[in-house]
Amino acid sequence: MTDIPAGDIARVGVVGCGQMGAGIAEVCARAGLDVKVAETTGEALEIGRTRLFNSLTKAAGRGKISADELADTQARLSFTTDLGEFADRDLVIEAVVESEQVKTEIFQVLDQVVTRPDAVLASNTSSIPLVKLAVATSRPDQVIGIHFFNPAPVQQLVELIPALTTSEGTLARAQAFAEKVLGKHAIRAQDRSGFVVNALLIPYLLSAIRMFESGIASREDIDNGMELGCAHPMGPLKLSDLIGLDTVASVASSMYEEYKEPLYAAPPLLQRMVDAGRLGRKSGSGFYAYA
Ligand SMILES: CC(=O)CC(=O)SCCNC(=O)CCNC(=O)[C@H](O)C(C)(C)COP(=O)(O)OP(=O)(O)OC[C@H]1O[C@@H](n2cnc3c(N)ncnc32)[C@H](O)[C@@H]1OP(=O)(O)O
Ligand SMILES: NC(=O)C1=CN([C@@H]2O[C@H](COP(=O)(O)OP(=O)(O)OC[C@H]3O[C@@H](n4cnc5c(N)ncnc54)[C@H](OP(=O)(O)O)[C@@H]3O)[C@@H](O)[C@H]2O)C=CC1
Repeated sequence: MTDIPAGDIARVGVVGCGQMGAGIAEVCARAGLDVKVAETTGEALEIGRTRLFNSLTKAAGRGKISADELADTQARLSFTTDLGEFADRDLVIEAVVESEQVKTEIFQVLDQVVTRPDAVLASNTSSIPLVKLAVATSRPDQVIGIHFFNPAPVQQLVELIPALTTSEGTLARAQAFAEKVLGKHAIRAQDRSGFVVNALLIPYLLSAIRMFESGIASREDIDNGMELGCAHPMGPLKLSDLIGLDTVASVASSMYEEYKEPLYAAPPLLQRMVDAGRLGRKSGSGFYAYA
């Protein structure tokens, strides 16, 4: 693959400032990039900005960045509710809710507003086929999956997912961005729902939920089993709560739609918890309660 200098991406836009959007914006700003973050409403923007700035302040408190770096990083971040302000972005990373319809609409808007002819339009989707987002734009060769892991400032991995339409040049620029600019480890996957990591992880999380639902073991014993028996940093029910049960359910649904394999079918308990608003850490309760 051609070695394209990473320096050609200086201005980044992030759509959505939930847990992943905020984390991705933090990683990009800490890497020295000019980052603009968009949310749908002023209220959501304020919540997202607070989440991001709290994380940066925590990083400074733990000595990961100096006081000067904290101030510089904050100064590189700007916030808007108007995607029209993304006109000059070299790269936009979409990180909104895991819904094909919502993401498609956002890609259609980005296609209209981003004026740089060589801009890369990326999605952080966990499971939605990239080609569907690519063909919603007039530049399907410039659309790619750049998939970060939660928490984005901590996890080293990024998956790169070119759609059938994505050009080699776009893939090369995304790879240079992930590795050289952000210092992440990039792996590549074909555009199949779940890519590499979620194709392996989601059936495991769903199995744990089925095991809990069937009463084979308590939630603590399931989680302790994998933490203490296999040295996982978190057991599967805690991890599902971290990801967000709505996201786990949506990812499972995309994967089931793609493969029609029972191992991707969401257990009834998962959907009931989502319907009840028990989404995990972000809503204050899931398999566990959070203060
Ligand atoms: C669904 C998808 O599409 C794909 C996915 O992302 S799947 C989910 C992938 N993620 C995982 O599997 C997470 C597994 N869990 C872990 O890695 C760890 O439990 C964890 C990093 C979340 C927390 O680690 P921990 O040791 O229990 O807690 P803690 O001591 O507070 O944190 C460890 C470090 O991470 C940092 N950290 C934790 N959460 C953080 C966050 N949200 N943002 C930034 N930094 C964070 C802490 O500051 C700490 O850093 P130092 O050691 O340098 O001080
Ligand atoms: N959670 C995880 O562990 C990981 C998630 N991902 C992927 O990242 C993406 C975001 O997930 P995550 O950050 O966890 O989710 P969150 O629920 O934390 O955030 C979702 C974001 O989407 C926005 N949003 C919701 N509905 C709409 C809409 N109709 N139009 C525009 N924006 C909307 C929300 O804004 P508002 O607050 O205004 O509703 C919020 O900013 C998903 O595609 C997910 O699959 C990828 C890797 C890991």
